[in-house]
Amino acid sequence: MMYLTQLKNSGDFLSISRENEWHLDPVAFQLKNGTAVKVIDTGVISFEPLNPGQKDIVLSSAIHGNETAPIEICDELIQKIIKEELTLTQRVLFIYGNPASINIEKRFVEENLNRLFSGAHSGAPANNERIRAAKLEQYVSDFFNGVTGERTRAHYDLHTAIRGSKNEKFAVYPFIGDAPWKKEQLSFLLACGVNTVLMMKTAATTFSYFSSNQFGADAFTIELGQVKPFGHNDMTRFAKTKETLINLITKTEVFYPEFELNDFELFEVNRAINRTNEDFSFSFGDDVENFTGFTKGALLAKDGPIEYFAETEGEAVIFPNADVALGQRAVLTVIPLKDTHHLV
Ligand SMILES: O=C(O)CCC(=O)N[C@@H](CCC(=O)O)C(=O)O
Ligand SMILES: [Zn+2]
Repeated sequence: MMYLTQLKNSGDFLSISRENEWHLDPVAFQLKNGTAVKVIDTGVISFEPLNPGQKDIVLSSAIHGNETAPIEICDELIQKIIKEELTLTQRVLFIYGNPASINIEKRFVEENLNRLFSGAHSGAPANNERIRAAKLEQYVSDFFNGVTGERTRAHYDLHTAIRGSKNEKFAVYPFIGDAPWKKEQLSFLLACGVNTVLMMKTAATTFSYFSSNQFGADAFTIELGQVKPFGHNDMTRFAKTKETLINLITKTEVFYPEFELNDFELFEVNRAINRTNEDFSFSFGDDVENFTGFTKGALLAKDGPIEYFAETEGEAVIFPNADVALGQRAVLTVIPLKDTHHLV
């Protein structure tokens, strides 16, 4: 295999993936410490220690190619695992979602990968991102199904946001129906430096929803800061996240401080506003940060002839983006979580 020596010597799976944008021939080998390494495709590599603990962990980044900080974190972890500077106790699948979009320093090439899961990739003419989404679904499925017995499944899909944010780090808890939200997962997020969580109320075509819904994984989209080009991230801001992820994959068990509701800011989605017209605009500028609240009745957005006004005092905007494709979510609005009893 052409790249195998390079991978074993440098551990630099990121560069190899970037050099092979949409396909890489699979290969498997073993580290001296017994960990089995499987390159599954470009951007997709799994590690299985000799006697794995009971967690199956998926760590994904570069679902959006310009969100570099999570890519740098995963690059460091992968290099350290291959160089045996870190010894795993758990099975881990790393995914760089869209290597071609990393190379062009854009969110995506043709289509937003994070709207193509749970089957949304089929139905329209195929493009590279649709094909990739279908393959990623298969790889995650193979990973979770590749082991039997009592397992705990997790998928942390790491992103950075386009805008600044009043709450720098936050997570999206995908819709899990009537199931309770898990305090232990929120405590893990807090250990990562994430104290703000949005509870979704409907199904989605995101990667984290896919793993949550199809495999019962504890899955989150985690926003670690603001989008920056490679070399411009202040990595000290990600130290807690990195340390917590390292503990997760190298320890048999991790204990987090006891859950305290007061440590968190929990929100629920009030609504999603979709762009349905070419002529779509917000009433506010690009410098308005995520979690900015509006007074009741204030104009939020205009979608052609439709005007959207804040429905409640303090209704706050998340991910406002007037450039999304027609039919897609242009902004989410959130309000403080009303019922916090649904936590176990
Ligand atoms: O800042 C933005 O506008 C987008 C940041 C981002 O990529 N967020 C994810 C959230 C996915 C989710 O809702 O779980 C996305 O939009 O795909
Ligand atoms: Zn993203």
